[in-house]
Amino acid sequence: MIAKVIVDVPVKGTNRPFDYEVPARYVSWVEVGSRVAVPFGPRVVQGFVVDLAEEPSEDAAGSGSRKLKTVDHVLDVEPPLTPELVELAQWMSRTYLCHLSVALAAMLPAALKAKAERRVGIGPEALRDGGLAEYGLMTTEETELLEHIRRSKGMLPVEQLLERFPGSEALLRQWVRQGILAEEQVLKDRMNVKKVLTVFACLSPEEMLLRGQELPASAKRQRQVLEYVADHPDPIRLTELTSLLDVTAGTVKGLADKGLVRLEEVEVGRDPYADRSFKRTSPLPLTVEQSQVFSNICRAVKSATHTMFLLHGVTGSGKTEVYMQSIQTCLDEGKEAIVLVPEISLTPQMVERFKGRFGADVAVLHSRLSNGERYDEWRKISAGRVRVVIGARSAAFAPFKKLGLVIIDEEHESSYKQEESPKYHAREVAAARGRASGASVVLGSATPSLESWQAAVQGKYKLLVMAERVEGRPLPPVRIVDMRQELYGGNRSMFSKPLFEGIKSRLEKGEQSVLLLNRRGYSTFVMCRSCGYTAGCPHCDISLTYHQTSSMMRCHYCGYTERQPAVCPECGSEHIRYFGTGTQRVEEELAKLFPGIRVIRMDVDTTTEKGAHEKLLTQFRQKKGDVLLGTQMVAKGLDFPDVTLVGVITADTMLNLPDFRSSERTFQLLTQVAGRAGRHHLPGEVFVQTYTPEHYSVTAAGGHDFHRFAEQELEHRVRGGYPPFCRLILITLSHTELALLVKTSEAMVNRLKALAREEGIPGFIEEAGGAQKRALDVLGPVASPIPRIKDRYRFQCMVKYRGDQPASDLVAQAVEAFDEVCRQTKLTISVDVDPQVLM
Ligand SMILES: Nc1ncnc2c1ncn2[C@@H]1O[C@H](COP(=O)(O)OP(=O)(O)OP(=O)(O)O)[C@@H](O)[C@H]1O
Ligand SMILES: [Zn+2]
Ligand SMILES: [Zn+2]
Repeated sequence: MIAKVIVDVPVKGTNRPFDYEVPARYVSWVEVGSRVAVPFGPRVVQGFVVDLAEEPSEDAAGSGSRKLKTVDHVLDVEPPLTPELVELAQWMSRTYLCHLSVALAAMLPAALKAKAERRVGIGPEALRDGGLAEYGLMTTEETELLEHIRRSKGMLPVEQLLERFPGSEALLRQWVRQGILAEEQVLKDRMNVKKVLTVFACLSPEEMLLRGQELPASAKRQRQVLEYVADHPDPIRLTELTSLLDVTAGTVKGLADKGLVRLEEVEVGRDPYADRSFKRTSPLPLTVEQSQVFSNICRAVKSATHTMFLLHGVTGSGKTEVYMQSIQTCLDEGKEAIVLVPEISLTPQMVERFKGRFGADVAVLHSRLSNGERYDEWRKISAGRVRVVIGARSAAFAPFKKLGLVIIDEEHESSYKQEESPKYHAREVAAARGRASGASVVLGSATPSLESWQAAVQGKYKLLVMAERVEGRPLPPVRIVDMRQELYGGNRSMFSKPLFEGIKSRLEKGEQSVLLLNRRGYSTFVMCRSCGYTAGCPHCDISLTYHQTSSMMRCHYCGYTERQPAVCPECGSEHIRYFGTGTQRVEEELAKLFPGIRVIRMDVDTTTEKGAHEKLLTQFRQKKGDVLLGTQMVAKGLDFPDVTLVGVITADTMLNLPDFRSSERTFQLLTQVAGRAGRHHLPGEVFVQTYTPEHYSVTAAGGHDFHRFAEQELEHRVRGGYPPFCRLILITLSHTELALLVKTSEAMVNRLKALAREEGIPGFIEEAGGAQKRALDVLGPVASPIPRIKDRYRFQCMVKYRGDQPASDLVAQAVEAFDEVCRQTKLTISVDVDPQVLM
């Protein structure tokens, strides 16, 4: 049998399967989706089986005159990937122009990345009579090392030997060459399943007691153990048993040697939620709107017809309840379900709601898990021990075999797009899985992305609507406060009069407030007040970020670090300093305005530690804070009954970013954060402070009016020729030499245009005509918004294309044409299909 293997070595020339002979002993074991160790050049590497065949293909590597190489060993008992996922990886590789091995590896937890381990043992020369003598006398150290290897009888990991005999690397190498040592390479996973020694009873309790009495009087301890095990026949961990009875492990091993008990390594899961119990909840009776949505989803799930639903439900309309009941239907059909939520809203509250409904049937995958925990959660899915998974983006790859439903909550979130290769969008991945498996996909949001909205308008997605909050609770009234007026009125504080009064009255009533500072860490740089100089990275065109704990300035892109200057390097002024993050300054001002106020601040500074995010939210829920103050993090998915005020300090900071999605992001953020107020019995109120109160993203958010926003924004997008009316592929080139970079970037654009013309892309017009009329347009090259990172200049070009005909193939061809240039000059080209960030 021949296995077609994608080797996990993502370099040029390996983006295709290689043929390997499967040895007879593995024939029944190797399947599509198996992970195998295969020889590749001088090394043994990890690979994925993507196909099986009887005969090697004609052009296969190693076929013809050369002998086929053989699969070295199989890495897992069960294949970690399913044939469906292998297919999906192929689709990803084509769609997002990434290496197939990168797509395959992205589907597995990091723990399943095997790495080669070198081992040595005694070789033929050392065994030959007088063999060693020929190599002359050895020093004591050398003799000791060789003795150590000889005594261990098997193969020893080189790494382990070097720990014990530091500096012997060269010697080991020499001995391997001389045949004194034999060498082998094996692939080992970085992470192993956690196993503990467990004691099992081998005989019936009666027999055990009998045998206990036969033991000599001196074996008092052993008898004690036997009696205990006879009384408690369930398997028990060795450590637990020894500490319980205060005996040594040796005592128990003695019994095992006599065949009375059995010691075995048993796999234990690292369950991050093991010490938590979740209150079980039952389905709520649905509202009229909820049940309409629910029955639509059920119909698709029951008939296993793949449907893409867009659920537009206002904040607090009870989308989560609909998700859960739909999932229940899916489980009742014997199928499995995936729930995707943005990383940031994968809060304990969200987990609790699903664990509370589905109990041990739920696995949770998020980035705050350790590699080991993540691996164990993943194994629960892979082994079919759970039927629901809730997780961030990568949970879209959960290795379910009977997928029935995928839910994507807050589908508009840009974090569903992965920024590094493979640069996939979870929404598209879910759709592709749905097409392959018949599963339906529900995209839920109070503020759908315009891409999804347009798809619903065109009938590609089925639109479901929930326009009311449950139990007729009103959406909170939003008051837009013009900060220019405040300034004219003499108020220089960052709090307007109405917001100040609002917070004050909440403090008096013992209710809670959420305050949002709409900023993405732009204010953490060091600036000179006299001349405006800001400290920038010498290797990247970006400001350095100030870190308060160490008073160092650091570059986020390359890690360059320097101390904060005492005087301005430009003008010599001493007024150069760090002016505090936005949130810190808001916190200080709050303390000044409301003495004794308890502020819980949630931003990058306060949430770096593991579990910090969770801790702060719990504190807030337990009412240990009057105000929850933070960045974007406070806007998503929180549901606190006593929050009756939401304040946005400055609504428009994002509007000025050079990104065609900036209005959309502003509208989404304002609407989402406004939705945190008055979700339960107490009515809520929202204040949005802004310098551009007339902007439609602000006014539409003020009226909770998605439709008005969408209408206006779509008009802008049509005129500008932006998604959803076209699709984009961003190609970024980078090199240390500007001249070469510019030249190559221009050549790239020309190449793309030529290819489009050659392929006769319908209606491709090079120069004339409006953008909308063109089926494919190549823009650029221009310098990237961040023009230099790590001393490499960056240029970008953009392919805009219309219609359903994907342009990926064309871009792939163009990029391939530059393979040789890239190899020779170390120029890099990266491609981002459907980019979310245009940096
Ligand atoms: N049918 C129902 N009857 C009573 N209460 C309900 C019902 N459905 C949902 N709820 C409650 O309404 C509140 C809001 O629901 P939920 O959090 O699911 O809204 P959502 O649409 O997901 O909101 P958001 O988009 O703001 O996160 C929750 O406290 C939930 O328990
Ligand atoms: Zn200065
Ligand atoms: Zn830098």
